[in-house]
Amino acid sequence: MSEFKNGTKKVFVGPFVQSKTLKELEICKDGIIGVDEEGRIAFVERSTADVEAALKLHGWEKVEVIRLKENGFYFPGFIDTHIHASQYPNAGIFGKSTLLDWLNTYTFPLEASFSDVARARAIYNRVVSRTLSHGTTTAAYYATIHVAATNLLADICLAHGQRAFIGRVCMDSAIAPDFYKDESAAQALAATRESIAHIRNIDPTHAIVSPIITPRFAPACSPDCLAQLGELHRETGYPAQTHISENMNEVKLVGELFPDARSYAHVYDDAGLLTDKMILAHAVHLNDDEVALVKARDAKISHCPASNTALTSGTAKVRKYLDYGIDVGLGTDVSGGFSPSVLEVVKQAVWVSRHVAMEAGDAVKLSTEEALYLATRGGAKVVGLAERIGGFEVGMDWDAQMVLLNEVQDMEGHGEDEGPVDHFGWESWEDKVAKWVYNGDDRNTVAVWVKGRLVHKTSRYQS
Ligand SMILES: Nc1nc2[nH]cnc2c(=O)[nH]1
Ligand SMILES: [Zn+2]
Repeated sequence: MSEFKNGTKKVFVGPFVQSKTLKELEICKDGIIGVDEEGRIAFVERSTADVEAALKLHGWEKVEVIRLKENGFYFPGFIDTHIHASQYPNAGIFGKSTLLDWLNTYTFPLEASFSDVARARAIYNRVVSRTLSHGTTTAAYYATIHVAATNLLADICLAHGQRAFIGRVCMDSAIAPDFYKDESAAQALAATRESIAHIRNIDPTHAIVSPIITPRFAPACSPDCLAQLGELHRETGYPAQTHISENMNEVKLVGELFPDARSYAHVYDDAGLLTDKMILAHAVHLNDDEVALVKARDAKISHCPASNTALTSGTAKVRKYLDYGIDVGLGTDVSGGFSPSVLEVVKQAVWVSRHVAMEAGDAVKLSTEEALYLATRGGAKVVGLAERIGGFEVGMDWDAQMVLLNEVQDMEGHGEDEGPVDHFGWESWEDKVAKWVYNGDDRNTVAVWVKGRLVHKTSRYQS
């Protein structure tokens, strides 16, 4: 199976909402969006509910028409720029740990168990269907060190139709536990190349799944391993992902392990890994010198507020990064983060920014609009797909979710099949979106498409 074909043209009729800029949402009450056989947006009409007229205008016949019949809107699919698929069974399990003991207590033992491919299959099937149900149309996944299980994750994403970056995790240093580590830098490289070859084989154009080079983080990798992965990054042009400056003990450890490096960010730069195709997760404790370097290299940041709070890592200075012009997206960081939902992370990003604002002043607060931008257009920049996903523009792929709110008709009670957002009918469109963000969940995401293919639906979806 390689290039993914959709068959028929589709027309999506109804309101849509998307980010126009960091600060501004577009709310279109009468939308008609035409999606071609390849799953690409062919036209966007903003001021007519007349489907026949729109079809005629574009010379389209024999199309599938999908209408939003209830109260709701289409929204771009979410982009999770940092998630550990292998850690999903631990979502919500973190106790009072902080990063380094959390890794040893909860994370490495779970990841080590992915030598069992049957277990990996069950978990990966579940995490992909679960994230799709929350509207995640693109995910940058960390798998484990196991090539067979990593390749299986790629197969599963392709089969479910979730756009994904698949990272075989590299960790060969002395701090990696004996029961879960690469034998050497050479072995980490060979295993990474094996996964790349598999993903190239199942999806040669990377229409849906792509490899991503994944040194776990500097302390888990030898300098040789980092340098060789940097060379592979240069040679193949494939993106890379890692963690940076999440926790103060980790930063201290990096200073001890890499005494010649000017900073944590310089460790990656020295290895040729700090490029415009590198996704840096967390970036909580970067100093000014490092922020300037990240900007100079145009490296990307995945902001993971739920995880940063759960593991008491700190509060990332997102406003500063945005003011610097650094591209920022959101990451669930399951299972440092407890939820596989990017909508939850949108809320968490707003919440954490308010805690930062209590010290630093109102200017650092993120608005709802800004957090939704980070979840879509910002994420698209972070994964290098800004031209393809994150919004509803002609030429982009139709990666979208249908969001429904409940129309309250009977004040006495509520139906079992309804989602958690009650819409009374007098709310403005801005209020509707805010109610979805702060009260909504996966029950409101009734259908999800990737590249025009319907990849998830609930019983409330009727086209
Ligand atoms: N949050 C988080 N940080 C890390 N740093 C190195 N590995 C990990 C991981 O699995 N999760
Ligand atoms: Zn992580």
